[in-house]
Amino acid sequence: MSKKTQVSPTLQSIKSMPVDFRFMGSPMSQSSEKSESNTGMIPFAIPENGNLAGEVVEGGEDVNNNMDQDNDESPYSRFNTSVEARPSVGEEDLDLTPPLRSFVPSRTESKWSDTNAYAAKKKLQSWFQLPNGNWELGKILSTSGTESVISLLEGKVLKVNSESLLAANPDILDGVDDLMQLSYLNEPSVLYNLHYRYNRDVIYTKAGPVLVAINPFKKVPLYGNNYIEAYKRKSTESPHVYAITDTAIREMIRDEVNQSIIISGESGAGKTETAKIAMQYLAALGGGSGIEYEILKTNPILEAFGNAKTSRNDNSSRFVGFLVFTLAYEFFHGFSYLH
Ligand SMILES: Nc1ncnc2c1ncn2[C@@H]1O[C@H](COP(=O)(O)OP(=O)(O)OP(=O)(O)O)[C@@H](O)[C@H]1O
Repeated sequence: MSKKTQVSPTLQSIKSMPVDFRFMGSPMSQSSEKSESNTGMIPFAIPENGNLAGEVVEGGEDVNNNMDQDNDESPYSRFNTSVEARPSVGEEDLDLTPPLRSFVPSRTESKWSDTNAYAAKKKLQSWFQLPNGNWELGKILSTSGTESVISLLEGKVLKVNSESLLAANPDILDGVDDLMQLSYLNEPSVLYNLHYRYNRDVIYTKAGPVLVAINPFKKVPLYGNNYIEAYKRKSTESPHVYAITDTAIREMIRDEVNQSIIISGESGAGKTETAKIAMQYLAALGGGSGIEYEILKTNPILEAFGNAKTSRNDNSSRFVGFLVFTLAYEFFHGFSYLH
């Protein structure tokens, strides 16, 4: 638990973000759309203040109302019960009202409940979703029947439906490179892991073959010749756009099959920047003799004519980029930019 205190264990649920959720203080703060996730690379937008959740939501006036509305759609919201601040955890102090709502688990939920029963038995840490949609880490103090008593970090003790708890991963898995390494792959665990890494300027995380990128909205020391060299020599395995690009190029050469990198995300998430980072790596792979960098330098011209300031992104691409790179064996012959 000590390690977990380095990062706030309160996480904002993606599912329960209100329709008009906005990241406070970010260039995207005027409006919002829900993130789309696809295969390939998925950039996430993060507020400048670094909050994946929690206080971001609390800043909004109608956030709680919206949360409540959205929570109705959340698969977890129906499990929530009352929250009370309690100084002691004795059984006699526990208020057993209001009654918990009954819940008939679906097939998928039954699978989770098996995990929850195990977590309860072992008194492991569990995630609990508060009525406002935030996730909080708690320790299961006792379980009887379908009810569990959990203690949250700030001393709150809650009596909740055991089915509402999602198992948390052991501290040793904090910040793993690949989300697939998590023992419990649930929404709060994924958010926690991404947040943990993001707090350390590690904005890339793998989710199996997919790379998740969190927009840092600041310079992060992850790019440049030293990094490019390290990925070329394969002396690092940290998830990175360079690694994805390197794999694409090598598999294209090995299998003689065209490769595509799909970069998906909401406006302002960092798709254009990610594409440029990939192009930078491709140019370096080509030997960096000159023409590749000349082509890269055309980007500002394209952006000058094709980009515009929007409520979500000061430099929003107003055209669809479709980059075709033509390579012959290990030599980079050039690329065309269709839009
Ligand atoms: N890897 C990064 N490092 C630092 N800043 C970044 C990074 N990625 C994105 N940003 C910041 O986020 C801003 C928005 O990114 P970008 O224009 O790439 O978003 P987008 O997803 O292409 O948006 P749109 O769909 O509106 O064109 C950039 O102008 C930059 O300030």
